[in-house]
Amino acid sequence: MNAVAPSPALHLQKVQRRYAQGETTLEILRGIDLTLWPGQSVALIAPSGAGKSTLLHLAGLLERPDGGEIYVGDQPTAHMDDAERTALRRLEIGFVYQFHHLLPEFSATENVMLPQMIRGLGRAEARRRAEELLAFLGLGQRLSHRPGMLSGGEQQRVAIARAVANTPRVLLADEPTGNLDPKTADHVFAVLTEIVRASGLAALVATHNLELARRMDRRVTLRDGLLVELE
Ligand SMILES: Nc1ncnc2c1ncn2[C@@H]1O[C@H](COP(=O)(O)OP(=O)(O)OP(=O)(O)O)[C@@H](O)[C@H]1O
Repeated sequence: MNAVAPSPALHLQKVQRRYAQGETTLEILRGIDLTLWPGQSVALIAPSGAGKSTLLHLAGLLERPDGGEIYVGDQPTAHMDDAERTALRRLEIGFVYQFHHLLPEFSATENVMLPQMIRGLGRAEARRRAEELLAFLGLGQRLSHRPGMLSGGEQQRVAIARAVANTPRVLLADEPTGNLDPKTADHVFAVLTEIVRASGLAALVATHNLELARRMDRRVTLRDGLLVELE
């Protein structure tokens, strides 16, 4: 009997993005090919303005490409309308940003419960899962703290818990440790890679931190609008 080949978690095929600027057109992405496999962490390292955020927005179905196709799991997305893209994003994609964007009036646990309840999970089950996840991330003693009562590193760990609360297939992170001191960045990063391995999701992380990038499974860059694998 043949084993079924696993699907990539995310597959970008010849993805293009351009922006009109006055008379001219800025060709930011000229045909990106990228495959992320489940359980794999990939660092995206490129100079400012190269198109890292653009690539993450496209991969997260927040923007539409001007050409090419984006598969989430084995689902092509180019033909989808906005409602279908939103539904797929909620189910399959988690985001972590440089600034945590947690809701200040809610506790750590509630911040992690919310996306699960939006998805339709009951309150008790959402709470149970949020507490379990926060404990896994070393925040078992901080469950009822509001973001303002947490350190920067703790806030970012809550943001990671929120991003993975719905067990997405793909985690997209834009400079997740860019706002943290080196030691805290190191810790948050370790937690991030641990959860990628433990949960089998695939992570694409834009970072300027080469030391942290070296600890990920792969490193890629953007060169002249194309994606290039680094050693
Ligand atoms: N909506 C837009 N309209 C016009 N140009 C845009 C738009 N969004 C991005 N750009 C341009 O596209 C290029 C890539 O932007 P992007 O934000 O993806 O870069 P980046 O690699 O994430 O940079 P940084 O590391 O500084 O965040 C930049 O030159 C930017 O000015």
